[in-house]
Amino acid sequence: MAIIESIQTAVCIICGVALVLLEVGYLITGTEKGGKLWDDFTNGKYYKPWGNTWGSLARPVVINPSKRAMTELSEAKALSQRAVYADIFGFQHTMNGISRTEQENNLLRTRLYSRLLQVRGPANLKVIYPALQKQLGSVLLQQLEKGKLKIDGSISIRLAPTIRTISSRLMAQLFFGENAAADEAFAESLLTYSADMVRCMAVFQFFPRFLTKYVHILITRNGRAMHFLQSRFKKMISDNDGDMNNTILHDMVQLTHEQNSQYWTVHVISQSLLGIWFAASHQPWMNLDFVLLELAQRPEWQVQLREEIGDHSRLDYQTLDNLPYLDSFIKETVRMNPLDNYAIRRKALQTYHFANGGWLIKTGVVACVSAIDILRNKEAYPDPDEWRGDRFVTTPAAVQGSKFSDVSEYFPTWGFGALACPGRFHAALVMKIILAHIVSHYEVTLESKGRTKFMWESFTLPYDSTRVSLKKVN
Ligand code: HEM
Repeated sequence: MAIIESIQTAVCIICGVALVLLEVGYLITGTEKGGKLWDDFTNGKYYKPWGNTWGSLARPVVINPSKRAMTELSEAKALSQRAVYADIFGFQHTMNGISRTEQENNLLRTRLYSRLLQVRGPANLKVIYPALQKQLGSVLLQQLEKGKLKIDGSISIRLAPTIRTISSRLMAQLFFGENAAADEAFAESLLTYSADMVRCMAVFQFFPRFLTKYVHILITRNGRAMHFLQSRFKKMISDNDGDMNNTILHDMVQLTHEQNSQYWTVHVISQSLLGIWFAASHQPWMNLDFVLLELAQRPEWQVQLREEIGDHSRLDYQTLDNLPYLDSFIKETVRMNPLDNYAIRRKALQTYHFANGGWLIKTGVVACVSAIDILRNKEAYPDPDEWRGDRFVTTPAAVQGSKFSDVSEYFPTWGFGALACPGRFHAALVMKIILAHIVSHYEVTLESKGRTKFMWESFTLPYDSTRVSLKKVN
């Protein structure tokens, strides 16, 4: 035992020193000049010495994805969704002291999130849409100014950072309103906070729990972005002025007042906002990155989508949301490129036996379904390994006519049952509005040769260094 502890301590010290060196390397070289190790670090690819059997991400139990089992997996009280994410992201550090007792209030939160995002969301999206279009035009131009102008007049950009920034700005507008989203320091902290969370997720895995507090301090510069955001959120919650009408923050304040529960203090509201912000900020841009990569390699689809969109200046919210080929293109790309090989991850808070003598999930073990198996199911998806952009419009199968934002047993991207992602309408809008704008105004070409994404754990993530060029459509 003592030997194992000494080895772990030694490895921790080595990793700690490595992190410090990497941090120094960052300051000296900047992100683009470092060596291979540095490239992997900045692209989010980390060494994971303890494999799948050590730490919080122990190998999960994969259950058979019938509709009934998926509902049970999603909703059984003994199986916790938040415990999974608390482990992966180290919530007690990254959510500024969120505690175990928070779990008792899960139902309160889930109900509120559902009303906030699924019930009120779509109506707000319709109202904010014109301002979002305007903001998108100017943020995209700002980003293109940072690209490299080429001889043929096209502009070369690094896809992931560009899409991450644009998507974050639009999402910030939906959350906090136009003025806040345009505030550089605030916008930068929103980006940094999400990046910090992802780094912590990766690095926490090769440190024992008692050291994660210090690792968090090191990686996040003592939670600088998190603390900055929380104090801004608190001020915005108290001010809650007219500029924020129809935003998530505005509705959150209103709904928590209506619930009239002692639970919703300003601190808890701001902490919840951090959580929703993180949920909202990383997946849309990563999925959109894959969609644009697919688009960049399919000029014929660029023409088809441009034709479907028609006059972009007249594109309203309703029309955008109901373009069948654009929706199908996104959904098919997400089907073929799931960010996570697993879905509906739940951690057993106590030993749980599925109904009808099904799986036994011991306390502390994670159960889930295989997203890959579901998304490549031959019945729902004939020729499942083939990418077909029009699959959801034309292929006769159970999924024909289904939309990207639909929750279904054939599409676990949003989860399933009562806990399925309540923010999917916001995600779909942000992805569609950016895709429609880019394809209407630019021809997109993939410049980088070789890998554009990498696997880490069960996750597939985009490389930061992949470049595409955008050339104005005649
Ligand atoms: C493509 C983008 C997105 C994907 C793929 C996605 C997917 C998911 C998934 C799989 C879950 C967990 C479901 C479960 O475990 O059963 C989830 C939860 C959640 N998502 Fe999303 N999400 C996306 C974007 C968003 C956005 C934009 C928002 C907010 C505007 C959001 C808000 C949330 C919240 C609040 C939860 C937790 C719900 C709860 O705790 O009850 N998500 N999302």
